[in-house]
Amino acid sequence: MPSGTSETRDEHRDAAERGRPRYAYLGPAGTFTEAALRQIASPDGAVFLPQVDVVSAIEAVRTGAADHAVVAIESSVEGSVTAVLDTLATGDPLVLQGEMIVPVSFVLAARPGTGLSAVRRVAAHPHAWAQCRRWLLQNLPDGVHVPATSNTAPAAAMATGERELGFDAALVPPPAVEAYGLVPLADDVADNHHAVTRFVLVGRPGPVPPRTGADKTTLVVHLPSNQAGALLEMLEQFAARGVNLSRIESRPLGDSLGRYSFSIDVEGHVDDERVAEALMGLHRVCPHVRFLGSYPRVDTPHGDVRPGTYDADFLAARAWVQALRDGRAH
Ligand SMILES: O=C(O)C(=O)C[C@]1(C(=O)O)C=C[C@@H](O)C=C1
Repeated sequence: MPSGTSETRDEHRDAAERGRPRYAYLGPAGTFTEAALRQIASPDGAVFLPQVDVVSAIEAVRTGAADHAVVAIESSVEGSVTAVLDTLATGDPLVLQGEMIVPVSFVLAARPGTGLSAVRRVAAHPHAWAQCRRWLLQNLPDGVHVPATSNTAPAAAMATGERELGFDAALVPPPAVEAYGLVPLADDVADNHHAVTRFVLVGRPGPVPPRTGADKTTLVVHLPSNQAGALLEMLEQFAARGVNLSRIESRPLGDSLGRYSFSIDVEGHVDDERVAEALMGLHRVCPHVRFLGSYPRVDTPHGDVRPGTYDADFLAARAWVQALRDGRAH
């Protein structure tokens, strides 16, 4: 086959990509998600696969179209990305393999020739809009939100020659202004200037990476229905073993009112005895526990390990019970 045909180019591309990890993420190029991805991979050594939404990014790992996904899971202003929590909680099992934090502030940008006074319709990802609500009220009181699928989708649309976009300006990540040939109308747009978004690296289940000493474990837990004290009993599994929770939130199960799934981050690794013991407790008292992985955390742990809950304490206690069983201790 003559070189230069699209089929040959595809073969070359496949060959070049073979062996390089493939990452699905929310695109197009220049999103905060891509900034998170660039903390762990570079386009020189990996294949970046931009997706239209976070669910498609996660599903690409399930179908095998990607090896990993990077998705936003939690904003310091807007809270959790519920589509991500729900997609991870059900369907074929996946695990979290890492986390990244990205500072988030926006530029209000438009096509060259647009002035701030001409702006009424502002395209923005719903999380971006929520993160800039006060700024918009003060600076564009008549502004109307045009929802966007990501923070760079409107920038990419403005970069095309399309005449009628359906919006006048967009909230975009700072690097997207130049990358998409836009002009800034207002810089550093944010209600909270310390806002950050936390992203997670998602992959298919495999051996859990060794503990680093500063790890996090993510779980999905269901409670027995209509049982007084079920929530307390679930929480006691952690408290009794000195396991600190860094996040807990409930998500409706969807099939009827009053049924919830709990999404939980705990400090520690499944190789830590106290975390393993808490997991065993959950397995005994909860009808459903999904392990979403143990992985290095990016911030420092909040809680100190409580005396009596170190690995050595659990191992000594277990050895003592064994000795009782063997008749070697009383
Ligand atoms: O559109 C992007 O740039 C994203 O990475 C998505 C996302 C999110 O889903 O929360 C990430 C960071 C900001 O908080 C706003 C939007």
